[in-house]
Amino acid sequence: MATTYQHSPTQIAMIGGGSWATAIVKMLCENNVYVHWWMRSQTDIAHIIHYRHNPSYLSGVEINLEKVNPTYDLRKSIAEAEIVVLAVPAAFIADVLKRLAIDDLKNKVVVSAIKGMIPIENSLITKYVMRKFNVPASHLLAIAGPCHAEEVALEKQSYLTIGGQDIDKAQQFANLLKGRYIKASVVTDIDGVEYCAVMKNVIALACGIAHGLGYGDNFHAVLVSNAMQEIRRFLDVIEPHPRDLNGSAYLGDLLVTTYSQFSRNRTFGSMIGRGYSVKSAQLEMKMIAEGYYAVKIIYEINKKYKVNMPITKAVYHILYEKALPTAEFQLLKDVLK
Ligand SMILES: NC(=O)C1=CN([C@@H]2O[C@H](COP(=O)(O)OP(=O)(O)OC[C@H]3O[C@@H](n4cnc5c(N)ncnc54)[C@H](OP(=O)(O)O)[C@@H]3O)[C@@H](O)[C@H]2O)C=CC1
Ligand SMILES: O=C(CO)COP(=O)(O)O
Repeated sequence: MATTYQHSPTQIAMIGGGSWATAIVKMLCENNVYVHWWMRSQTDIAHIIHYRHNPSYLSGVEINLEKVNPTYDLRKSIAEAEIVVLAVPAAFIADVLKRLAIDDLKNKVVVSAIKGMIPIENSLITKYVMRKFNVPASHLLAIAGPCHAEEVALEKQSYLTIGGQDIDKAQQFANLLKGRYIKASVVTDIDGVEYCAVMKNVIALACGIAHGLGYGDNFHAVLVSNAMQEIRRFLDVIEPHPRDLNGSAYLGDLLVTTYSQFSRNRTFGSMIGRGYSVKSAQLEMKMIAEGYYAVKIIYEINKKYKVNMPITKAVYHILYEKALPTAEFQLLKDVLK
């Protein structure tokens, strides 16, 4: 039976056609929204319109075409929307946004679903949008929390956290995601949740490398607990804010990404630990492991702050300086407690 709503649907532009975009479209469509869904692949758009499934990502999810308009017209999708959700991997989002004029994002609420940073500029996504498009802080939100797209597709109970300085706007967006198997809460610490989401990907790479090298669960647990301290040290210097790092948007996301079979970053790291080159791991994976780009950015930012970050340093050396994983983990073993 079709659901009827008292109010007209919230118009949303979803920018990106990957797994996370597909999962968010699914969550949104279970509420009173209409999604203008931009993706770069015209073949995928045609497939969705014909078969109601994204052929490339989470192809089991049925797309409700009464509530979704798949489109290749980026500016039109945004023009029709009140809220714009960015879900293109960080390394490519600047290229997509380049096609927009400053006015295209005027008065829009912009939500980053991206767990990565803009390379070269070494910038958080929302900070980048603020700088390039003059979007005020009150109109910027970030989606955080331990939530793999694959489990959303399977409708497994999941939790999201929406970060935003304007807590009312964060709450309104959280309400659009909530549903039978989705709970969503809000925090004002938008920069903290964005940084933490970036850093946990680097740690998941480290855990994957350790797994690939043959280290076991005992080592993994020590690596993750040391990682939490590494994240805390970095955030306390770069983005001080009263925050509870034990919350699910911080520790929870670190745990799921380092342990889950679905984690791209852990999988990528595991291939590196097993001896794949970066190039061959990327080819094999097909999906994007944000931690690969993020580790370089965090490493570069930290040249200024000089926070003690042995895990990040080890991953950087392995991925960018061709250091041997065995040798780097030999050194790391001695500094972990
Ligand atoms: N997957 C998840 O469970 C979660 C992901 N995220 C975050 O969501 C963001 C998107 O990741 P996710 O959806 O998983 O990615 P996927 O690996 O599932 O999909 C990659 C997407 O990026 C596009 N893409 C690849 N190369 C380029 C390029 N050069 N220019 C423009 N677009 C490109 C792909 O398009 P095409 O198919 O045409 O190649 C595809 O739409 C990431 O920041 C990730 O960390 C956050 C939480 C959960
Ligand atoms: O952020 C995620 C889950 O919360 C997804 O992590 P991966 O990109 O490693 O799969």
